[in-house]
Amino acid sequence: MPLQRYRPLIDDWDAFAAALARPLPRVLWANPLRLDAAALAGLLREEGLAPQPVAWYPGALRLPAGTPVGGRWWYFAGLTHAQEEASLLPVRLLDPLPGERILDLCAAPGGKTAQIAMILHGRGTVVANDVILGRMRPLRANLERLGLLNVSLTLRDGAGYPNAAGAFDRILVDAPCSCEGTLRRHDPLERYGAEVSSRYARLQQALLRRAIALCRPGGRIVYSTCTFAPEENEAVIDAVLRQSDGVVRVVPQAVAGLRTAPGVSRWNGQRFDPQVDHCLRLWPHHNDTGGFFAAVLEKAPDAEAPRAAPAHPPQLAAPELETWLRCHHDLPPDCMEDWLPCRHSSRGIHVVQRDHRPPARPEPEVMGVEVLKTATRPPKVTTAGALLLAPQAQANVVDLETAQLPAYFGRGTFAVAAAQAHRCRRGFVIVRHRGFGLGSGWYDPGAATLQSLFPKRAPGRVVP
Ligand SMILES: C[S@@+](CC[C@H](N)C(=O)[O-])C[C@H]1O[C@@H](n2cnc3c(N)ncnc32)[C@H](O)[C@@H]1O
Repeated sequence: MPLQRYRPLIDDWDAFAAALARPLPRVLWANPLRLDAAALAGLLREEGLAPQPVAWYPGALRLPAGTPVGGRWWYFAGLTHAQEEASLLPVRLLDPLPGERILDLCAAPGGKTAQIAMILHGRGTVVANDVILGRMRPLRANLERLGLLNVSLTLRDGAGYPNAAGAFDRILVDAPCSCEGTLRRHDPLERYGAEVSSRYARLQQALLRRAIALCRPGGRIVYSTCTFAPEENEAVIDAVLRQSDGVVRVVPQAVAGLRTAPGVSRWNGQRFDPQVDHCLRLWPHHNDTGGFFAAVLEKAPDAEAPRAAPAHPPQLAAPELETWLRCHHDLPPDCMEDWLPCRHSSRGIHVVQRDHRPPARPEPEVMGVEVLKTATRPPKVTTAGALLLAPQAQANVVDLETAQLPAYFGRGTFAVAAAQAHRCRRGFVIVRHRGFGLGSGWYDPGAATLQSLFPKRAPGRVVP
């Protein structure tokens, strides 16, 4: 077993091996833009689940291993996001604050981006970058489902991320790694081992060096991996400390309610900089989680500042938004006042939060969330738009009963009672359940039916 090489690092090998053999508990966090953790816990209990609070992470709830969450209505409605407990740590350490400019350098599929954007309550500027286009789709789908309008996506090699992007207050480098810490979720071990780890280490160092260069003086960088290999963890921190000539230091951290172990100080005859003691390791048997490594670096306040970047002016006139969304769904006048239409493609209109300041370069691939499809006549509110607007819509909106959810998520056409359809004309409607948006549909008052327009490719789409 390739992990045997870590025996000297582990306090209780049998407990470690036993933890790896057990399935992993599920963890959900409540999306505060839609509800709080107590309300989410209530919904879960109604379904016979037994959520327990995660002591060290406010708003997170733990469920027994194997609990399915993907196909539940509350998941589609963006009330929650599922994230492995250990992987909550890096953003907890990043500690993003309102008004700061945050870069997530290796962001896809976006669990931590969503966590950052949600901690900022959907305001301000989060730039989420990844190098693989295909991994952008789940990242985007998560942001749309959760209604996060403070994120722009860029597609760049993080090791060459342009200076033109300007200085960031906090940067997360959740680096590509050999993923040994995710063994409780995934099986194969073939790609693990010292040689594989050494190959990752070169890229990891380059990503971390770039992050340090892009961080403002006095700013914070969190480097994290989900692997045990010291080559990808302490050795990367050690190398970067040596190269950075005092520009960064490792800041000690403690997280109340979470058992962490210090960084490894020697490995394979190499003795690391004493600051690596301040790194945090999560061993699976200590908290019944996956494995993780995180280091918090602070850039010296007197370090050279990166060039400031002009903010990208995303503003755009989009009268369709006003006339179609407000009139068609009879929305209150202030309901879109924090939104800025920022991109009008051939297909639709995107909105961002009014205070969002994405970089001019690299030009974002995606800004905010697409809310209105304008290629159809009449225009149609997107699923993400329906999720955002549903609580306030007073016209052309249909409230579903629990018994109708399987037909809706199964993309069927089904009968709806007159009392469920609020001021509905024939055509596109927003679909809700218990006041939360699920998506859109096509209402036919003559036949008293609703045709589901729930997306074929919604993440985790299964009939509840
Ligand atoms: C550990 S995953 C990130 C997980 C993500 N932070 C999350 O919470 O969902 C590492 C990511 O780094 C990306 N990556 C690999 N090489 C990269 C590079 N040179 N620049 C930027 N991203 C890179 C991968 O595509 C992958 O999505």
